[in-house]
Amino acid sequence: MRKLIIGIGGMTNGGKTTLSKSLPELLHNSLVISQDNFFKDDSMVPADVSGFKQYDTLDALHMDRMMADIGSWQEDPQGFMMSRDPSVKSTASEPSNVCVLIVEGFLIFNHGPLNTLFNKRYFLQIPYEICKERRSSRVYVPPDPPGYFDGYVWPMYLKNRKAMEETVNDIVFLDGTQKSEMLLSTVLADIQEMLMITQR
Ligand SMILES: Nc1ncnc2c1ncn2[C@@H]1O[C@H](COP(=O)(O)OP(=O)(O)O)[C@@H](O)[C@H]1O
Ligand SMILES: NC(=O)c1ccc[n+]([C@@H]2O[C@H](COP(=O)(O)O)[C@@H](O)[C@H]2O)c1
Repeated sequence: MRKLIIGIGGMTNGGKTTLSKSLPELLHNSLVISQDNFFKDDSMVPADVSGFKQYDTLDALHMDRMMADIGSWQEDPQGFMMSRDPSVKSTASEPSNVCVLIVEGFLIFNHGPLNTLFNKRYFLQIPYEICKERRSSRVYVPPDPPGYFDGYVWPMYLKNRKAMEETVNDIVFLDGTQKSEMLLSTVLADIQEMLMITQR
C-alpha cells in the first residue's frame, strides 16, 4: 500500500479546517488528522507574565499522541481509516491504490519529527486584519480573553512563522483570502497529480 502525507498548515483562521474537510469527499482512501484535537487540558496550559494562556506553542499540544495516531495510520492506513470511520469501505484488494493522510494544524511544520513525514506542505496565509476579524467570531474553549489576539496570538504567530521559515524551505504558500472552491481545486489538482506519479 502506497502512502502520501499532505500537510495543510497555516495561520489561525487561515482556512485549514475548511480546506482539509473538503478533500476526503473528493479523494479515495483519504483521512484528516487535525492538530486542534490534541490540545492539552486548560489546567495543563500555563499563563505568561501578562496572564495570557500559552496555547500557541507546541508545549500546549499532545504531540506524542498525534504522532502515535499518524504512526498507526502509517502501519495500517486502511485499518486506521476504518477504525475512525466504519462506513469507509476497504479497497485494499484494488491494485496500485494510494492512501492519503491529510494532517492539518497551525504548528505542524514547527514540529521536527512531524515535519519530516510530509510529501507536500501547504501554508494558508491571510492578512493581519482578516485574521483578527475571523478570529473575533470564533469561540474557542476557553474563549479568547480581551486583548489576546494582539497581546499573544499575533506575536506568537510571527515567532512560530520565523522558526518555521528558518527550518523548512519547501512550503507552498496559499492565499487564504481566495474563494474556498478555488483553494480546493488548486490543492486537489496538485494532489491528483502526485497520486498519478505515485501510482506509476
Ligand atoms: N476561503 C475562505 N474565504 C473566506 N472565509 C473562509 C475561507 N476559509 C475559511 N473561512 C472562514 O474562516 C474561519 C476560519 O476557518 P477555518 O477553516 O476553521 O480556519 P483554521 O482551521 O485555519 O483555523 C471560518 O469562519 C471559515 O468559515
Ligand atoms: N482547541 C483548544 O483547546 C484551544 C484553546 C484555546 C485556544 N486555542 C487556539 O487555537 C488556535 C489554533 O487553532 P486554529 O488554527 O484552528 O485557530 C491557537 O491560536 C490557540 O490560541 C485552541
